[in-house]
Amino acid sequence: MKTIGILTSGGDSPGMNAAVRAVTRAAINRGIRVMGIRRGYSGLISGDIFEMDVRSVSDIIHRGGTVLYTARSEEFKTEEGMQKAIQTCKEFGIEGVVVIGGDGSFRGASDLSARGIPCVGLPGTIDNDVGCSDYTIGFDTAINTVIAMVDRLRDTAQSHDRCSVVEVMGRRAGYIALEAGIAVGASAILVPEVPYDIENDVLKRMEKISKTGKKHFIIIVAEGLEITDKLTEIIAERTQMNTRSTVLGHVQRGGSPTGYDRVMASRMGYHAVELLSQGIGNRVVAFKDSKIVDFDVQQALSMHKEFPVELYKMAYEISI
Ligand SMILES: Nc1ncnc2c1ncn2[C@@H]1O[C@H](COP(=O)(O)OP(=O)(O)OP(=O)(O)O)[C@@H](O)[C@H]1O
Ligand SMILES: O=P(O)(O)OC[C@H]1O[C@](O)(CO)[C@@H](O)[C@@H]1O
Ligand SMILES: [Mg+2]
Repeated sequence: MKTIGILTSGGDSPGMNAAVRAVTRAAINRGIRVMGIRRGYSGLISGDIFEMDVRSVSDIIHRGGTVLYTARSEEFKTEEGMQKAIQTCKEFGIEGVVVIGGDGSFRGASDLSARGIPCVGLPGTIDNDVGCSDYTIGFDTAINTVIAMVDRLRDTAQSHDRCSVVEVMGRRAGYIALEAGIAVGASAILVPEVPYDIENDVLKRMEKISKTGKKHFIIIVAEGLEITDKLTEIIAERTQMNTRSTVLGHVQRGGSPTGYDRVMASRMGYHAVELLSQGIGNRVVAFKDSKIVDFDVQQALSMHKEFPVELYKMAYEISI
């Protein structure tokens, strides 16, 4: 392979830049030209593409967001859009593409691979909701951002004897809620993957914990449940506690990536180039059982990861 393209697609995540850097440098080291594609599949359709060199990716390893910009492209999902993208690849001599994004982006990568442009996907999303991988680039930074924000909320909740209900991102998944919830010692964590009962898992629990002298509470709710406002009302009404809710929102997507995200993004980016340089495409790079591996895209998309219910139970036992 003489020329590859690289793009970031879907929601940005901290560490995407570290992956872009690793892909660019590993490819150039192997004598492969690298084309940066701006704004995901939209840039592949419109030809918003530039050649990268080793210095194009200087000073980005520590930056959040993505220097390649990102987008969601409806046009790319149509056959016409796909054909335009293939035409662009031909014009720029792009023989393979590294796609950094989530499951939606991998579906696009699979479609492109099936039409003769081998693609390798890297899991880049704060949600950690990619079935084939135990970890996704940006998840670690997002958890640490949530922890930093909730630590601040705890200061004020504690000072006022309040209950703080905090909604975190994750789309339909509860990984951010679970891990951040454990790390901040939340009194209750509500996620889409585990059935819950507000009466027992929140209200009675708060009542019981109050009896041991606790006067402030942190409750973490995954956005996918869409219950934050209602839950806040119920807690306020039933416990008579001064209760406030905070939706953390897009702050969770930004910020300088943690060391873990930088190292993992570098390893995954390097692995993607090892595959493409051998002409291997239609793969998704993953972190499984502490190893960097890769899967066929269709297999990757059909894989389901078990939610760590044992961690959830542990959190309930120790946050009392
Ligand atoms: N079924 C599909 N076929 C072809 N392309 C697709 C398909 N699904 C998604 N894509 C492309 O991938 C882009 C990104 O997908 P999506 O918005 O689902 O985000 P994602 O990659 O899953 O990331 P995140 O969920 O973290 O935001 C879409 O805008 C579209 O261009
Ligand atoms: O940036 P947007 O389009 O508001 O999307 C928000 C969604 O993207 C994510 O931040 C990443 O997939 C989700 O956690 C969230 O639900
Ligand atoms: Mg997705």
